[in-house]
Amino acid sequence: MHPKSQSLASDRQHSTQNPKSVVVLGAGAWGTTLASLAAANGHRVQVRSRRDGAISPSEIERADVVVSAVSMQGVATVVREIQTLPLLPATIFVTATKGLDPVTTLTPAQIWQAAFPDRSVVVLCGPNLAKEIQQGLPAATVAGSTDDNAAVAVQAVFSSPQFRVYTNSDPLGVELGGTLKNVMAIAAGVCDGLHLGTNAKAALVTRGLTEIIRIGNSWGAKTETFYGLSGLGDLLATCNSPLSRNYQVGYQLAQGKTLSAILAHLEGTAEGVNTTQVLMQRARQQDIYMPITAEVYRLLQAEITPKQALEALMLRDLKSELL
Ligand SMILES: NC(=O)c1ccc[n+]([C@@H]2O[C@H](COP(=O)([O-])OP(=O)(O)OC[C@H]3O[C@@H](n4cnc5c(N)ncnc54)[C@H](O)[C@@H]3O)[C@@H](O)[C@H]2O)c1
Ligand SMILES: O=P(O)(O)OC[C@H](O)CO
Repeated sequence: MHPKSQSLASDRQHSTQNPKSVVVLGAGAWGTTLASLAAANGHRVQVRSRRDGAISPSEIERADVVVSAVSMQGVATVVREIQTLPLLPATIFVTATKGLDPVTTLTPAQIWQAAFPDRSVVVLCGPNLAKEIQQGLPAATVAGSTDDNAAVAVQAVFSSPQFRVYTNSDPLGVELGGTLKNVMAIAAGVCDGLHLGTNAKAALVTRGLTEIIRIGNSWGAKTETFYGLSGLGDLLATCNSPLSRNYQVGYQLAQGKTLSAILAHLEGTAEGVNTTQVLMQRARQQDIYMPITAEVYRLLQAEITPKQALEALMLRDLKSELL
């Protein structure tokens, strides 16, 4: 076995004999779930909620891993707060947020890395409906980083017989897969809300993946990453489950509810609403053809009805599947 892979492999086997100090930022559905997974592996875990007020130096200065599981709206604020606090030289940042900054269009990992250029940042993304994981059902996810050792360390913190963590050296592709699928999940909810059937859903998810890869490549992500757990895997989970908040938004839009009414009663965050706006902004800037995203955008803006969105997609000029 190659010495590097041997050292990495040995890390994979000693997570529970080597308890880490883990601080989780964000006490929502996903932050509390990740905290439970790490604690079940024997790590020392602290969860910080916005309601707890400012983080004190003593709470974070000994942290081996800092996990950010706040919604996109909170990322910039949390990053600025952590920048004022003392950290161990080897502290690893994990970002589990699936969103895009509405002003800069940066991803959460890009925001964390820009704020901490000399530190390792690991993206955690995959088909991870929190409620199923909270029930103890099996799941898998991806720890993406350009720092293999950091990815393996994060893999060891969260891996268990219930939760299988893979590493990937394309963090941008891992993060974009988990983020852009939320737009397609809204469309999938519309599809089911209109009772269009399995064929239509299959076509939508397939063409949605093509759209995600098209703009993901323009961002600099690898095509093959989008066929993995954080891409196709998360797309399938989110587009086929009423547990998905983004799917629920689409489903209820198809039922004729207004977006404001849906969001007022939604449990948790549907990141796809903001992501759609930011993605359209980027697609226009880069002149990238994103037909499904464009129709979801018009639907969210209440410019068209769900039926009109469907017609717009089905009545476009005929073309090759590969374009
Ligand atoms: N719920 C899931 O199944 C799931 C799974 C994987 C990833 N995610 C992603 O994780 C992120 C969080 O999702 P969630 O389901 O936990 O949402 P949530 O709405 O349940 O929780 C969001 C949390 O972020 C916190 N927050 C927001 N702004 C903040 C700020 N400025 N400072 C501190 N905390 C702030 C909120 O207080 C809340 O605790 C999202 O990007 C989501 O896409 C969710
Ligand atoms: O509830 P959603 O739509 O944010 O999806 C939750 C997770 O991202 C699924 O992987």
